[in-house]
Amino acid sequence: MAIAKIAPSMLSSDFANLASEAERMLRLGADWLHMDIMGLLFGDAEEECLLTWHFVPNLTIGAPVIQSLRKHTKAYLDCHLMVTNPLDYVEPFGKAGASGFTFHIEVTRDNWQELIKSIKSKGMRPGVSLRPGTPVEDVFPLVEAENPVELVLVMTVEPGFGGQKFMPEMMDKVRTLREKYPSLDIEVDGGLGPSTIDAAASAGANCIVAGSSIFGAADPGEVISVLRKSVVESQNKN
Ligand SMILES: O=C(CO)[C@H](O)[C@H](O)COP(=O)(O)O
Repeated sequence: MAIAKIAPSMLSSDFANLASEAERMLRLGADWLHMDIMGLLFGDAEEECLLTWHFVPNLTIGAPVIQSLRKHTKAYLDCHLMVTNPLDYVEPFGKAGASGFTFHIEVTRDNWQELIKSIKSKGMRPGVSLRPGTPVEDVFPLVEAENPVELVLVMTVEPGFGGQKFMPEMMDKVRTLREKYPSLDIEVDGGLGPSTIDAAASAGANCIVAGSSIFGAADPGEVISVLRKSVVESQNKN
């Protein structure tokens, strides 16, 4: 069975106090720390993303920040790279101390095999993510490969910003993945919190990324525990 992992999205933390925010989340029960690595610009259309050499309309953090944070924590740093050229970042993120390296299928159609190999060679766990408009079938070959990804991240908002509305229609992708791959780590990201977790957990997600619902709560530890309880209870039912 895939183990429940609750991963606060550090995108919603106070970046000026990243180390203490990380320590606070771990103390409150977080399993992983989710790090959103965003390149520049945008484009709904994949062609536009490639032409402009950017992936989402925001800029966040890079390998130097991961390296700094690594000096303060031994935690699993679950890095989600929203960039158009992930291969360029494998070496720097490996050196910086990233634990997981999740790239996007939309920009790696031609080189995912090389990418997975390279991620593993740097001691990181490879994952693949898909935007809401990308069919789930696109990631099957990466899970079934001889050298496979170990996590699939189903985006439940259009990547780029925290605080957006959860897209319940993405749960069909999660259900399909869970039926096909019983022990795969299936992660969901975007709009997760106490009011949406049951949908994700019952569909079969076991890794839960949540930013604003945790950092914006009066009692973030209680939110972490509600998220975990929902995943564990759903798993026990099945
Ligand atoms: O990847 C992301 C945005 O691209 C964030 O991790 C995600 O949106 C989490 O934030 P929130 O829980 O506030 O929706």
